[in-house]
Amino acid sequence: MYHENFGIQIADHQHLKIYYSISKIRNIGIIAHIDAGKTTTTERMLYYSGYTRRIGDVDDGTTVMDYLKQERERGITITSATITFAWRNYRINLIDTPGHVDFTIEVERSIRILDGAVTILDAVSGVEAQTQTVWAQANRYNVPRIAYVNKMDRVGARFGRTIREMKYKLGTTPLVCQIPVIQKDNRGNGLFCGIVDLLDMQVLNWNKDPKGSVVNKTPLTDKYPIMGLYDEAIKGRSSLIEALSEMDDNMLDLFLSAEDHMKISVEDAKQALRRVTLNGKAVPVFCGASFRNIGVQPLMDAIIDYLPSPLDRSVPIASLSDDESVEILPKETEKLCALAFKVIYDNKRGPIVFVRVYSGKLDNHMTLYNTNIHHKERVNKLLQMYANDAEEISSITAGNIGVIIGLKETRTGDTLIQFNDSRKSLRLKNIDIPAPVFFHVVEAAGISEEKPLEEALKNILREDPSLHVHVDKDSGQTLISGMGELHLEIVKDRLLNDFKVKAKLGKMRISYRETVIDDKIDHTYLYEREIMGKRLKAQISLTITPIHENDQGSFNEGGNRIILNLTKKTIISDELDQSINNQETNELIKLSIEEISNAVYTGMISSLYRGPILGFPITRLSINVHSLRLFGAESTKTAISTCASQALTDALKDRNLVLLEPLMNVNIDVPEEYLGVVLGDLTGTRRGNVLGLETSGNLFDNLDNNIKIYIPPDPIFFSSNNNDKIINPKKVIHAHVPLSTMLGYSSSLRSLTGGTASFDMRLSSFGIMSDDRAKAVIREMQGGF
Ligand SMILES: Nc1nc2c(ncn2[C@@H]2O[C@H](COP(=O)(O)OP(=O)(O)OP(=O)(O)O)[C@@H](O)[C@H]2O)c(=O)[nH]1
Repeated sequence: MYHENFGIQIADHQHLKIYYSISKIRNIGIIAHIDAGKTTTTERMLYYSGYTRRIGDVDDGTTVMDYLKQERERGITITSATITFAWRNYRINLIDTPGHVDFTIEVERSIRILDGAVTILDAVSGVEAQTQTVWAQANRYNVPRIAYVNKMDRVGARFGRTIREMKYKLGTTPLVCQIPVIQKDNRGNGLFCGIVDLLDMQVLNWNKDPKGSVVNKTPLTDKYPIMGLYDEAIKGRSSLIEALSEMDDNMLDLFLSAEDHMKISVEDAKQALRRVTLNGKAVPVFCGASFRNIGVQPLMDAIIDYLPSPLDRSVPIASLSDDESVEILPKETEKLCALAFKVIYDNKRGPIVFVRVYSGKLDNHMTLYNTNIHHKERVNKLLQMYANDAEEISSITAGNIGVIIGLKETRTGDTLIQFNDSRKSLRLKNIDIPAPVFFHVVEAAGISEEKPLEEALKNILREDPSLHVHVDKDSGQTLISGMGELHLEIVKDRLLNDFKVKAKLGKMRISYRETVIDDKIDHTYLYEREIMGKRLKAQISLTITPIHENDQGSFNEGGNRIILNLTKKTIISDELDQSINNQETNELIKLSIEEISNAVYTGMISSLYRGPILGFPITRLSINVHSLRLFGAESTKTAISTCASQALTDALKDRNLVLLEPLMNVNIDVPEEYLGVVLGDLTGTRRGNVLGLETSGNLFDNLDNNIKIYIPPDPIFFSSNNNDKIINPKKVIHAHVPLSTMLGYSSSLRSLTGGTASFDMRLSSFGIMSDDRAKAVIREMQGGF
């Protein structure tokens, strides 16, 4: 079949139609620093597995994986496209994840549904700031990993140094399973030309076919023409077996009886390596140059050999209520439980919902129940996705990933069960989404465009829960807020070009926050109004206290804590004398406690969206509603909700209000010679507060003798062409910096350091602004949004 969009030929998927038992499934993600080579490596995997008949090229924009238009234009991966292919009779469901700092939530969303991951590192730049962030995310979800050191063909590639950095910067135990074969070319430069597999002691090269389809294997002996290679490989294998013996009792027994590292069989070594990888004790490391078609097939073998099947993972726990949970067993015979981990709006097919089925079997045309929004949904079609190509299937079984067409309301992150299942509140754990820090005003170009804009925004929100859309009730303006500059730029592009909505977007601005710093505010508010001949009345009493910056407790919307102490006792009906017993009082209140609480909560939230200073969201308030007075039929849900909203606004009037600004946790990897200039810039106009400085260059003296890891030497001649900035160890700066001074930082850092530094940033907290800063922001905002 010829793929019209990208000129990519798609092979038949017949081999994937076979039934794969759950132990033969690998749900795998590729996580890495931007530009490490995820897409290039994936394209090779698809080619070698027979899925494509041509290798896609990132630089030409012909890759299967980066199928969204923006991705192809920008050459970066922004959406986790999933793709299924077979290798050695195993089914690999591969999820591509973005590498840009603006998409960390997207990464996290994919990581939670993975069983294992391949971390791709760039052999020249080693472990960078972003790799550390993604690594920490994978740690949070206990995802077993293997590592692939790519770009071994580049000048300045350092396999050994990258292994060291894995140990010290990522805090892991890297186990070297391959060493690179490097030959001197006639100009004395190092040429990466193959790999030694330390398990079976074979030399692998890819010389027979320019596309690298054929892997040549020759046994490594002491006669091998590259001096020292055999001895180095013996050293590598021995160290690997020793390290495995330290971590795995089974291997220790084998080693003690064999008494020779070289006598341990490949199969025994593989099994031990699998065990230590699955329990997170170590990370097997491989190397290659995907762009030169070197090293990809052994990496695919490693995915099968060392990464877990759904059966090898700990069973996910879903909650039924605040204090009741159930185990979701990975069995087809169990009741259905699936997670919608991604929703994409497709112009032709409508919303497509990617699901991971954790237990049971999801059949075509099944009626489902979405337990997050309490909505009945119907499956119209089930698909297996091959990047942008899809095939209809009849069911998705436990452990597998697939796509549902026909769901009307389901959003990214929702749990789906079968409609007739009684566990209507069953929910798989959702991820924590940080507060949005940028926003745009969006306006339809005319009245006729309002509906399409609303529809498009609704679909974009279903795709991406880290976006917020809010209509400001005073100005009537629609505000879209998100996590980063690029994040919102992509949304804008999607709105205008994919959804073809005619809309105007205002300047991108920072989303500041507002709060009060008074110790305690006690307030009672009576709401009384006549609307269209109908009287509305309710009264609320609340206490507001500020939440301290270091408070680690749980929060509701926007970093606030809303405590509703509404019971039969605290809800007072004004129609009765309070001495009458509660049973009778409650009968006079026509609404249930739950309906009343919801109305109060909704009212509070709407008021928290817009602070009194500049209309920014209010944060860091603990609001305790301790009583509510109702007035019979006049106290409708609307009356209660409006009363709650106005009570809060009224309570904050004329108080000690302050503006807060987003403070970012920034990590910068910078070569020592640029340290001064980067620090000067950071602490000067950017108002950064440096928290610490690490010397990653001390790696060479720092080896901890307790854990013996093997670090292959980096050949000296391999760097003859190299410049110092690559060899010099880097420093890592940790700082707190206001977001407002970090706009466009990537390009400033690039020009300050000649492109040798990298950085990563995440929201740390919202900090109180100085009076001068606050005045400047107020002046800037006076022109309106
Ligand atoms: N020399 C060399 N270049 C490579 C290799 N692998 C990838 N590249 C190049 O590195 C650049 C980035 O590769 P990608 O595959 O787009 O990297 P990525 O990690 O998918 O990047 P994002 O999607 O932006 O996160 C491209 O220009 C590739 O051609 C390699 O093995 N050797």
